Formats: sequence, structure tokens, C-alpha cells
Amino acid sequence: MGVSEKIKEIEEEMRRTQKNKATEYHLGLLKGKLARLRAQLLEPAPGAGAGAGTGFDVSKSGDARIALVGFPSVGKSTLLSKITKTKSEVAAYSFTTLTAIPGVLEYGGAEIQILDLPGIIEGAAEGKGRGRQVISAAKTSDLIMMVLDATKKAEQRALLETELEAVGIRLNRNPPNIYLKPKKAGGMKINFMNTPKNLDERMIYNILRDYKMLNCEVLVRDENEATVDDFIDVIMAAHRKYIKCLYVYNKIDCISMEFLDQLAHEDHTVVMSCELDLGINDVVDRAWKELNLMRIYTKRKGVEPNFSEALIVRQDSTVEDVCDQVHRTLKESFKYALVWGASARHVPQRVGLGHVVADEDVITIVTK
Ligand SMILES: Nc1nc2c(ncn2[C@@H]2O[C@H](COP(=O)(O)OP(=O)(O)OP(=O)(O)O)[C@@H](O)[C@H]2O)c(=O)[nH]1
Ligand SMILES: [K+]
Ligand SMILES: [Mg+2]
Repeated sequence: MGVSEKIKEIEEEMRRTQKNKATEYHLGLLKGKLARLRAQLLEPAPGAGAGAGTGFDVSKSGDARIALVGFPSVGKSTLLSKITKTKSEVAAYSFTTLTAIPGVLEYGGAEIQILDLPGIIEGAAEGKGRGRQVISAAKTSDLIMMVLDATKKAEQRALLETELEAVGIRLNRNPPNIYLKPKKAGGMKINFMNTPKNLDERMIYNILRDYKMLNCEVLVRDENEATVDDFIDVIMAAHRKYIKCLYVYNKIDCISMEFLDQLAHEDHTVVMSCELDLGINDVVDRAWKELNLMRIYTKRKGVEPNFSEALIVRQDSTVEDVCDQVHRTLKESFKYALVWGASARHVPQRVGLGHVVADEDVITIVTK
């Protein structure tokens, strides 16, 4: 029996099994097996070369990568063509785009790589269409923009999420707060900080044994939240990717104002119409926010700052991080910095290495 058939069999058994106290442990084991098989499905077959699990061959460039993921004909290529200089083929029929098309979004001195991808359909995770390649490419991104057709049923979003989940992508979530450390000997040590709600020692023990992890240490820190699925994610950590997702509803030119208003208020959601050129700037601004990066412009004394080139640092970075972006040894000769912008109490503010900068700050670094 092939891996796909085994997966189908387990999914079938899970559907048949009623959920109750008595079947809880059995279902937990099935979930564990399913996670293992799904990971196996993504491993290239021996001798297959660049196999099933690999994405398209596009090298990363710029400060971050955003992947456009969605069903066919939702407008992914239209969006890429709007926000970058790259033209990706647009047409009314499904599967117009057949490979990954990279473009560069220039955003106030930052360069963000946008990957336009082929449309995916239900069953993508199990290899339908180019689904697996698309999802593998999405897995390499810093942000997934899930492009949705506002005129289509609400289920499309959940269907796509299920496909991404199946290959180990976790959207807008943090890794579970569970510590797991394999050991050479000593058996299993399972500890909880408080009385758990959705997870117990027997469940963890059964799953670990099924994974042949007989010697290890477990500490569940987040009892109120942690579920069996979370625990399996921790065991499978090497195959899990926690990625931000922005839901982008396109074609709002075809829906009612009421529905538009409802969509626009959902979490992590933006709405647009590529056709009418509505909301595109919003989409780009929101995407930038979700990336949690900041643009810092440097200014030499007596010279206007250059806003077409930014130093890119993570959210909550300090002047020290900015120095490190300029040069590895700059902070050794650092005397003070002058800052203009949102992080400055007055402009310019004279600050030290520990000062936390803000997006679009302008900074002059004065050395000894
Ligand atoms: N009404 C309307 N149509 C749009 C909008 N944006 C794109 N379209 C149309 O939707 C169709 C599909 O657009 P594409 O950009 O090719 O969609 P895609 O998601 O890249 O499609 P695949 O590559 O096949 O997966 C085209 O006919 C576009 O003209 C929009 O905002 N409103
Ligand atoms: K299309
Ligand atoms: Mg396309």
C-alpha cells in the first residue's frame, strides 16, 4: 500500500470513530500516525532527485519573501502585475500560471520578493495538480498572502487552510508552549505545570511510544491551551513552519457593500479590487506590517537622507541592530546617534545603542 492510500485509510478510520472519552486515546494515536505519513509524503522518493516535496526553483532575494497562494483565477497574477514590474500572464481560465513567477515589490527602500504561484485545488497537499510544489514554495515564505475571490463561497478559505495545515504550515500561530527533549536513556519524564485540560500523561505516553521516543523529557507549560495536535506538532517540529498569513479578498467590485464591510472586519484580512484599482495600497501596507520589519534611513551630517535605500531590521530593533546592519564593527566606534521620526521624543533626539527605533526613522550615527 502506498503512503497516500495509508493516509486515506487513517482519515477514513478517524471519520468513522466517534469522539468520546473512550476513543480519545485511539484518535490521538491515529493523529500521530497521520502526521508521520504526511511528512513521509513530502520526502522525495529515494533516487527521485528534486522530488515531490521540493518547491519551484526560485532563489530568495530582497529583504523578505511573500507567497501568493489561492485557488485558480482569484487574481494572484493580476496582483503581482500591479505591485511589481513583473508581468505574469492573466486570463479568465484556471491554471494560467504554471510555475513560480517572482517579482520585486519596492516599498520605501525595502525590496520584497513576491512569488506568484499556480492556483491550487482541494487535494493539493496529497499531490493534486502542482499543489505540493506550490505549498512547498509557500513554506519558504515569510508571509503568505492568501488571495481569495470575494464572490466565491466562504468555504474556500477553510479548504485552503486545511491543505496548508496538512503539509505542516501553521498560520498566524505561535509554536506550542511545550518542551520536548529526546534523551539517550532514563525513560520518559512527563511533567505539567498545572492540571491539564485537553492533554494528559497517558495520551502523551502513548504517542511517544508510537513514535518510538522511549527516552525523553516533556514539560507542558500551557495546559489550558495545549492539545494533542499541539503535542504532535512539537514532536514533528522539524516539519512545521509557523507563518503569518494575510487574507486578501479580491474582486470586491462584484459584491454588495454589506458583504464587503463584513469581510473587511475579519482578522488578518484586507479587501481589494485589482480591476478597479481599489485597496491595492492598503494590501501592500498591511503586508508590510505583517512582516514585522522596519525601514531605517541613514543620513550623513548636512546631507538629505536617501529614502530610496533603507536598512531593514526586525520589529523592536535598537540602534545597535541598525549599526550591525551597516557594518559588523561599526558599534565599536559608536559615540551617539541622532534620530528623527516616530521613536524620537524630540527631533533630532540624541540616543545611545540601546534606543529602540521605529519604522521609517532617520538616523545619523556619530563615531568616535
Ligand atoms: N471582476 C474582477 N475580476 C478580476 C479582478 N482581478 C482579476 N480579475 C480577473 O480574474 C481572472 C483571473 O485572473 P488571474 O490573475 O489570471 O488569476 P490567477 O489567480 O493568477 O489564476 P491562475 O494562475 O490560473 O491560478 C482574469 O480574468 C482577471 O481579469 C478584480 O478585481 N475584479
Ligand atoms: K487565471
Ligand atoms: Mg496566475
